[in-house]
Amino acid sequence: MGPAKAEKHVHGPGCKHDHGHDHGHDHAHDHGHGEKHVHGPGCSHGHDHDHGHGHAHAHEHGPGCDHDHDHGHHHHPKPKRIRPPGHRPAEGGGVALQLDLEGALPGETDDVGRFQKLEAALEAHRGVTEVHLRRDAGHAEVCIHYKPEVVSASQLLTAAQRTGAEVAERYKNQTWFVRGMESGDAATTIETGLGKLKGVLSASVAYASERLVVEYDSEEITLKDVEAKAKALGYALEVPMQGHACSHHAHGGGLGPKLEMPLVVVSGVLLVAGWLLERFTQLPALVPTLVWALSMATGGFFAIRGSVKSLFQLRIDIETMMVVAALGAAVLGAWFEGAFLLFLFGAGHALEHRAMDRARRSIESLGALRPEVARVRRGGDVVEVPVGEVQRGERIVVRPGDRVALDGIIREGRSSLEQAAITGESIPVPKKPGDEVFSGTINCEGMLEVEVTRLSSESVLARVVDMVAEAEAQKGPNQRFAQRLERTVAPLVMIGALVFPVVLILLGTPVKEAILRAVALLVAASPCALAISTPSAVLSAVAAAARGGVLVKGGIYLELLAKVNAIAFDKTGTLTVGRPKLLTTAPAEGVSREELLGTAASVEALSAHPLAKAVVEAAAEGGIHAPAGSDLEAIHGKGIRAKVGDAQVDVGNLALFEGQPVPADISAQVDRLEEAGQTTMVVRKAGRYLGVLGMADTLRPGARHVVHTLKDSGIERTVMLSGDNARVAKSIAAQVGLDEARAPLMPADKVTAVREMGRKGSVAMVGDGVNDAPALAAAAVGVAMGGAGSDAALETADVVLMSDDLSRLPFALGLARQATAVMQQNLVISLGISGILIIAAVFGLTQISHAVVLHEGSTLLVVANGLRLLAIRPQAMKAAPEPTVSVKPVAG
Ligand SMILES: Nc1ncnc2c1ncn2[C@@H]1O[C@H](COP(=O)(O)OP(=O)(O)OP(=O)(O)O)[C@@H](O)[C@H]1O
Ligand SMILES: [Zn+2]
Repeated sequence: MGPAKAEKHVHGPGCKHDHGHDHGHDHAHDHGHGEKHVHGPGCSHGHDHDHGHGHAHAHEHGPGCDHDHDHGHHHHPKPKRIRPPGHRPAEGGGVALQLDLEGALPGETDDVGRFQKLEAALEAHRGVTEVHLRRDAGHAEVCIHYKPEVVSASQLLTAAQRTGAEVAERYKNQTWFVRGMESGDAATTIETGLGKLKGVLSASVAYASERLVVEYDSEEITLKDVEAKAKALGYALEVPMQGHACSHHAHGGGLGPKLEMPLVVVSGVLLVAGWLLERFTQLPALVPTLVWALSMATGGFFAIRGSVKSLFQLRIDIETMMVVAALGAAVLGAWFEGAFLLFLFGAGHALEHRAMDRARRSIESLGALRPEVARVRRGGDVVEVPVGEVQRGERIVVRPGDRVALDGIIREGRSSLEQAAITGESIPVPKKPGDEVFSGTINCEGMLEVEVTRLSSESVLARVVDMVAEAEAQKGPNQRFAQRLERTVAPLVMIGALVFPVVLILLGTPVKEAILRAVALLVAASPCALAISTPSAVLSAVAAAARGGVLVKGGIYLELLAKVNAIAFDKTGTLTVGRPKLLTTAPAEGVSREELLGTAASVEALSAHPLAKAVVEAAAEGGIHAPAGSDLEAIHGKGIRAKVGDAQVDVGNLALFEGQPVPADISAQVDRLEEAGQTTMVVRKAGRYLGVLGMADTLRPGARHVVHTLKDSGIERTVMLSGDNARVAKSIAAQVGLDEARAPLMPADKVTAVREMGRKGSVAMVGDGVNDAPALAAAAVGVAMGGAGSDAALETADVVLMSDDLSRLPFALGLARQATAVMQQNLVISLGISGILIIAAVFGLTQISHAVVLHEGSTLLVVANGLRLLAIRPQAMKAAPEPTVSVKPVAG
């Protein structure tokens, strides 16, 4: 399967994009893809649908689903590609993404099967509403309709690649640090502004971690264009160093954060000075007024700068509202009030930025655990080299007590390593030659020589830090709600503040009082607290999770995980250790043990399945010669087939031999072993049944306790989905205390099972990310274990338990629930206080100064409430002693 290979098929610079015309006015949806549809009843596409049905949402954004290909067909050879929607969909609407495919091998006729596989995988993906497929001469296309709030284009591309589809390299995503965001509504401004650019698939801002993630079509738009647009909006973008959560000059560059506090202090001093001058001296009123004006200028420095910026773009944001309010007060002679407002606004924001910095630093500190230099063996010497310059394949030396500088494999030496940086576990893990070590972990005992396998920027730790820093950009329902509300609130408040005093004056209120009330209203209703209410919670929660060894890839997964009431578990590698051992060799009449095991091992040596390893190991241990096999064919969920010499060998469960007469003694043996809880493999060579092998895996220590804890915490349904035989599955499910076991399931059945469970509740699927990626993608939340050791787990899942420790699952769940609760509390606090203040302001029951204090107070309160989550740690799980062997051996 070739995501890697795929890149070679990408069209080069010479390849002109023939869909460049404005898709927007051209959705001639009449190519009648109805007749070419391969998908099932869910498809509502007629032949000349005018977008009135299933497609309707796609055409809210119209061009996204441009099914008119006539203009493109003369253009060959055609590259594989996914065509992006021509412009942004409306919020909550769907988006369509189009994947143009040409046969992997020109002239290959098996396309239909390949497409069906692709289509099945995509349709099973959460967030995908519809997939349709059509083929023309030499060119086929898949149109994917999806909900951008549930799944991102990149995730769909990854899912497509997993089926062997070749996805063009032109679709990329890029992350930047955003500089110049003074308040949370900047996120909305940037997202809307960039989202309008042609070629931008999605633009998402993580306000708290100051990041912007853009998915874009590199043929339609360049990074420079995006940067230029952001600049036009008033924000500077900066490409981050990998593995760093903070901007390299976040704490020094420009007029930013460094100046914030000093200016606020100056403003406060001037504010008090003005008051003292007015109160206790006989100086003309002009003097304190001037002092207060200066106080306004200093305290409101950033606000004024921001509002001038937005004024030029005819935008209204929080800063504008505050500055207008302050000026309004000043104009009426209430200089003290005006200065007090801007001083508190400045102070509130400076404090907010400081507090959020704490959360950012706690992510940054993970990355900071990576040493800056490595001791590299070069020639006969060991030299210190900056980690960025060390290449793959070089050998580094790690002394006891040192942190490992780069990811690699131990070539010499034994030791134990404390891997808390990655897995959150402080107990050292023993390691020997051949084992993997990670940058950032501590070598506790012996001297190690490590072969570097990843560049510093690609290390697991660097990737985790990046993913955590970007997590906030994948927004969940609460995050979206806050943002949407805030986007509508600001303009409404402005209008209200204009209309309100006019009404008051018409009703006979004195002009001055009317305006002061309007100012109070402006302050009361500006959505500062709302804007920071969810970012503070999400950033803190993902940071706390990361420190506990759980990578949460998006704020949305916190919210989804909090809602989960059913969990599906994969068996092998999840509930069991994933290292089955051969327990029984049952040769048929007249067959030797050597022949049975040797034949099986010849074939299994070609397979990477855990069961295969057990067979190969057992043969090697028994000193059994296994001639090399060839021409491996894996039959998913059933077994494998290969050639040994000239003979065809089949190894697998009974399903592999379905429809063929299996000798009675073989099936009796299978029965007997399964009865004893073993996984069986029938071996047949050149049509002759050689016998049966029985093997068993070990339960994961603590699995039972974890399942119990999950149930206690309110998970209503726990189900095992297994490819193994029903008896083994049931036995293991019973041992760990699951409600149900479903087996034997083919990989596609696991997806169906997850979807079915999803109709009754909200499902998390827990697996290893290797064989069960489609099931993980189908669940509301896909959780993979063992992220540190497996790229598949790290890349495919939504939530990754970095260690192989199931007990992190209840931790993740608990954290997600708390984070969601905090988000909701914050929404209530921010909306509640705003609401009360608005009413008070309308009825003239509050002074400006009180409104300002409460307003800034509520902002700081939601920030503090969010930061509480930073302190959550995984509970030390008492690993209760449990039976670890799940089967009784059976005499061969
Ligand atoms: N390499 C193989 N050799 C022999 N049998 C195999 C092989 N691969 C799969 N099988 C058979 O197919 C069954 C299902 O395999 P599959 O990979 O779908 O599930 P699994 O990963 O073993 O178990 P689970 O789904 O519970 O994690 C196995 O139990 C085995 O009987
Ligand atoms: Zn369509």
